[in-house]
Amino acid sequence: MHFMTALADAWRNRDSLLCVGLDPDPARFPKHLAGRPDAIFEFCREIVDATADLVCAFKPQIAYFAAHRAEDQLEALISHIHERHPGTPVVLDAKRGDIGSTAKQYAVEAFERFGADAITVNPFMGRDSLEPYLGRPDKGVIVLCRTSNPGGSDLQFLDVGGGERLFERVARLAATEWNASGNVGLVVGATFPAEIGRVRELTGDMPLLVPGIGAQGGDVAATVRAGRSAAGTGLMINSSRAILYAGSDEHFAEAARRAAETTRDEINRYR
Ligand SMILES: O=C(O)c1cc(=O)[nH]c(=O)n1[C@@H]1O[C@H](COP(=O)(O)O)[C@@H](O)[C@H]1O
Repeated sequence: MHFMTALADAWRNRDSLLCVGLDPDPARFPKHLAGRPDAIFEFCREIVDATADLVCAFKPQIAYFAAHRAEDQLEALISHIHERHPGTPVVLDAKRGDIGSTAKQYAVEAFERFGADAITVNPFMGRDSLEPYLGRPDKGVIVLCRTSNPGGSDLQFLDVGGGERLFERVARLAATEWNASGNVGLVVGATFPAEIGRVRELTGDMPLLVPGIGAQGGDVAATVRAGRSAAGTGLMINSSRAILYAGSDEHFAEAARRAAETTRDEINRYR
């Protein structure tokens, strides 16, 4: 199914704008998983099974798997999500950006090897570096625009001419030239609600992936008010650590569910 269709269905059917980020850190796993060769898969599988009905998407971060030589566990996890929780889009957070020929390989990795429905990409190298992803109309291409980290302003706030800031240029290109297949979304951090509002103004109903609530302290109310689309959707609001590590014992998945439910409800209050 087309990523954008799956996402719209998930927003409606689950009544949720929450995206649970899968950033598995073995140092923070409950003790009973220690030493298991499949600990990363098992940890994430329990989180996924406990929260799937509460989310509009899952976002595994590839570094947390690759750092532990666990790409096979990432593959198994995404297969598990598709088999057991069909209709739940998976955004592979890889923030790729390279020349076209290399980007082609990254696209095969994300969409064929891992079976992701969407990928995060870095637009710094320009249009041709995005083509291999943009040319897959069934897949979502989620472009970094105004990131949640403090250093995001170093470049993203530069005036690129006529008072237009770099993140605004990215938003404008993403909503026009780059979006011929209607498969583009943008990343805008919850730590910058004013810029979420600006990006919403520039992009109509385009889906925005918004990380930065929870562990990074972003304001949920301000995020939703600034970023919701006319239909009261348009957002994948990501929380990773605040949900994954809500509990630290063998009941961690139940604790994660409670945290996800509370977060989903808080988001829904402001839609
Ligand atoms: O693309 C992202 O997902 C992303 C963009 C951004 O601007 N800021 C950001 O934190 N992220 C990712 O979102 C997740 C945030 O995790 P928590 O701070 O634990 O909720 C991490 O996987 C980050 O890599």
